Parts: sequence; C-alpha cells; structure tokens
Amino acid sequence: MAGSGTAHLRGEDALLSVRDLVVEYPTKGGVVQAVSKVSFDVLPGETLGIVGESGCGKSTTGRAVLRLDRLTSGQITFAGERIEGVGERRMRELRRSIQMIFQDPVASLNPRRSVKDIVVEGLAVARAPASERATVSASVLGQVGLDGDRFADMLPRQLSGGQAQRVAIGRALALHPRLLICDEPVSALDVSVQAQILNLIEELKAEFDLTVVFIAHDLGVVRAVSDDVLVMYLGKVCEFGDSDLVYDQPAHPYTRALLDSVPLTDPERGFTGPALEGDLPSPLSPPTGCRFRTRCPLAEERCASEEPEIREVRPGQYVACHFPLTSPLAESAAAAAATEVATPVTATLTETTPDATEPPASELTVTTPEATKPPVTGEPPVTEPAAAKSVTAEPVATAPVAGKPAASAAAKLTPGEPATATAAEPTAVEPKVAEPKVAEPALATSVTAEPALAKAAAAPATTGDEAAAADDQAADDPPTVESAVGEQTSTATEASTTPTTDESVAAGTAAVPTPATDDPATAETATTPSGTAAPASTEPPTATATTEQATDAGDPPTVETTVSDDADGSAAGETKKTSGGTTA
Ligand SMILES: Nc1ncnc2c1ncn2[C@@H]1O[C@H](COP(=O)(O)OP(=O)(O)OP(=O)(O)O)[C@@H](O)[C@H]1O
Repeated sequence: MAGSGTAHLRGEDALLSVRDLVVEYPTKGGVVQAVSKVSFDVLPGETLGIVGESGCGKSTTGRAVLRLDRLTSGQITFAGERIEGVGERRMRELRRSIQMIFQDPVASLNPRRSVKDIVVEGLAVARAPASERATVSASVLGQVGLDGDRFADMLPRQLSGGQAQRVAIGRALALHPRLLICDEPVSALDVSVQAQILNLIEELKAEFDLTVVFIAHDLGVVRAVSDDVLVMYLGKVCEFGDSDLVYDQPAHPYTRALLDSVPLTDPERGFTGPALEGDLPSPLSPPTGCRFRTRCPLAEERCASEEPEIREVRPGQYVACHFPLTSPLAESAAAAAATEVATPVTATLTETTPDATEPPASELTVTTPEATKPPVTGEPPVTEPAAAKSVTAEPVATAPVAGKPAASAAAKLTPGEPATATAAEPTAVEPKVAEPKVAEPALATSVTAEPALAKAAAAPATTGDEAAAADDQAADDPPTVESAVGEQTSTATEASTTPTTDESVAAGTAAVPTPATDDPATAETATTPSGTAAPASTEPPTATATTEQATDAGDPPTVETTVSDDADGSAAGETKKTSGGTTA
C-alpha cells in the first residue's frame, strides 16, 4: 500500500469482496506485477471509485473481478459466492450479473451490428426469443436516452462517442446486472458529454439498484460519483475511505500529490500545489517496502525495509503509510527529517501551530514545525513516464450529477477553491510559505481549462432525447471508417507511452478494433480491455480477443479472451468468451 492489509475491509455485507488479489503478467522482460495483494469490499448500492496514475493497476483489478485476466492468486467473492475458482460455465453466468463498461465505446461495439441488436447481444447469447429481444431492446434504448427509430438501425460508426457509450451501457443493462464495473467510461468523451454519461450512470444506478465500481484516472470524475474511494499506486492500495474525507484531507502523501497535480482554473496559480515528480517505477521490479517511497518527500529508511500495513487514521479513512500526513508519526518523521540536510523539497512543508488557520492546499501538511526534507531519490525510475491523459477534475465535479445533490457536488469542488483542503485535525496549521508553488505536474500534460468547466456546468442532467441530441451533434457527420481507424491509432499511440509497453503488447491487453466483416457469425467483437488500444491492424491480437463461430446464425459473435483458468486446471491459453464487449 503502498502496502498491504485488511483494516479497511467491511466484511460480510459486501456484494463484492476482493482479498489479496495478485495479477502478474509474465513477459519477455520479466514478470509484471500489475496488482499486488489488493483487497477491498464494495457494499451493495455503493459506488466505489478506484483512482491512481496510469499503469497503477486499476483496469487489471476490474478485469480480474470478471476473470478476463488470469488471477495469480487471491480471493474474489460475489454475492456470497467465491468466484475465483469457479469453472468457465459458471463464470459466464456470473458475467451477466457483473457487467463492465469500457473506455472506448465505439471500439467495444460490433461495427456490423445495428444498435438495436447490439444492446441485446447478451440476451441473444442466452438464446432469448426474438420477440423478447425486440421488446427489451426498445426499452433499454429508451432508458439510455436513445429512443425512437433514429438510433435503432444505426451502426456504431454512425454514433458519436457519447451515443456509443449509451449503447454500451444499454447493452450492460439489458442483462440486469447487479454490479457494474465502469473502466474509464468517460475518459474518451468530450467534457460536456462526460457529464451526461455520468448522470446517466447515476440515474440508472438508482433506478436499477446497481452497485458500481468506477475506475478512472480523473480525480474530479471519481469524486463526483463515488461514495468511497480506493487510491492505488503501482499495484497496491495507498488509501481508502469516504470520498469526501480522502479528497478533503488526504492522509497518504501519494493521494496528496495526486490531488495537488490537479490543475486549477486560475491560470496564475496553475496547479493546486507541488506536483508529483518522477516516474512510476517499473512494475517489473517495484521498490521494496513502500512502493511509493522513491517519490515520497517523507520517506525514511523504514519505508524501504518495511511495507506499511493499512490502518485507520481517521474514522472511515485508512492509509498504508508509515508517516500518514495527519498522524503523530508524521511529526516524528518530519522532525527527524529536519535534522537532515535541508534542501528544497518537492512538496512544501508547513508548520503546525495551535491556533493557525488552514493553509493553502498547495502545501503538503505535516504536523511538525520547520521540517524540510530532501526528496528521496532512491532507485532511479526505470520506465517511461506514465501515459499522460487529460485532467478534467474540476469541470465534471461542478456538473450536476444525478443521484448526488448538485449542492453536494458543488461543495466538493468549487472552482477557484483548492481541490484539497488540508486541515490537519485537530490542530490547524499555519502556512510557512504563503505563495503556492506552481509546478508542472508529472501526471498530466493535457489540461482541460475553464471553457470546458463552463460547458460541463451547463450540461443538462438529462438522459432523454435532449441529451441524445446533444451527443448526436458530434455525429451529424458520421465518422468515416478512416476516421475511426485514426482514432484507434491515436489511442494506440497513447498506450505506447505506458510503462513496459513491450510487455503490454506482448500480453495482448490491447483493445481489439472490430474488423469489418459482413458475416456476424465470424465477426470479431471487441472487448476494449484495459483502456489500451491496439492499432487497427489486420494482425490478430496476441492474447485478447479471437473469434468463435457462433452456434447459429442468429447468435451474435462471441469473444474469446485467451486466458487460463486455474479452476479448470487448464494451461494458459484457455479461452473465455464474452459477447460483443459485454460480459455476457
Ligand atoms: N497483458 C499485460 N501484459 C503485461 N503487462 C500488462 C498487461 N496488462 C497490463 N499490464 C501492465 O500492468 C500494469 C497495470 O496496468 P493497468 O492497465 O491495470 O493500469 P491502469 O491503472 O488501469 O492504467 P490506465 O489508466 O492507463 O489504463 C501496467 O504496468 C501495465 O503495463
């Protein structure tokens, strides 16, 4: 959590329980430790946000729950049933109850199928009669705001990104899932459309009593929709707790650094505070002890030798850190650091005084006087910089999100207000340095600024025709095949900047653009896993989706995910099937 532990777990009432999940990918360069002993619970009806830098293992965690990737070890319990070891037949049934929505909506849809057929692909796999499929299709399309004949016969390439994501959501809903895993569902969308899709998910969640795991790198998006949030770093859990608590009073230095990397709308100030510096270390050989220590301004020798156990630092807030920002331990750590060479630090430290006021959020709050500590250099980063993505935290947070009162959303992130309040309880702190430090964030190179904020705030909280029409504006000019290919290529380029690119590609987590074939029975459907994308090449992916001959012409094509299944005792290479990007 960057350590391990179970203090944050909430027990038997959980709909989904993940315990000590380990997912490793053997590659030519070594074993990628994508997820290392991650544990969490998701309670019925809640939305759990999972955040962290690109490459920290968010998508792998989500995919592991559905067993789309091979689990190295760990336990997964869904609705009281241990599922990490069930056979593939049972897993296929379970995937009706656990649906996943992916980042690239267009790539996740079969390009040769009409919208009305796509949304009931899962039912077709289950051999539901055509009449039932037609009824459900019409109903679901209405629920996701695509009612009317206009959309029913469209092909995915004729849809805007927002409309395509609505179709993907509809396809998931048609199976009446209990758990929805949303993997970066709005990252690829325009910010105004993001708000609409988030609202749609919130409304449907309430209407269908869904439990949601919401994976995103965008902190603002996650805050807007999540009840609780799990912060991951390099395959480990850093912090878990009530979303407001974690965002307002982050206790892990990594959480704080992430929040400080969020751009402000005030161009003079740039960013909330000192940005996270350095690169994500290689998952092939992660740092010993606390995995964050090589980038942590508070790291001590102990952090290299001892992995921190997660523990409660405030009611409802759990942190895996030897020196959490509000713990008395941080005081002694920082005091010790003060005796060391006092060179400029990555994070601006602050002084604690009994009656001082809250410091600017630009400053890293530790409860010790005059402590400065040089950045821990530790092991040099091995990998390429983490893939940079747009940061759109503030805009989305200010957009009204159905299911969460607008006032509450506004209270969470008010434009101009620091994204992180840093009052250390119970003592307040006095800023030592008044001027916020403006730093270039290591996390983001693309920033959504104020105009987007205004757009998002103005976005209507509707899922009906209006919203669909808004989405549709972008689709007035239906994208050509060429432009769709261009999109894939650019996504693939982004993916290529992630660490251990070779390994990722070798292991085949790239999304599979669906080939254009007229034969539905042999059409290869895309699953868009991991938020990465393969170029639209004719070469088949190494290990993700292959095609299976449908059992009859009426069946939609199924996707075989090439993974191994421990339970079945098969060797690597056994196939798992999903339908057209759903997890039916
Ligand atoms: N099939 C694979 N083979 C090898 N390495 C992989 C594979 N899938 C993922 N990885 C690696 O596992 C780590 C975690 O990847 P993952 O996609 O889960 O991260 P993430 O936090 O979801 O990132 P992003 O937000 O960019 O999708 C990364 O280092 C990634 O390169």
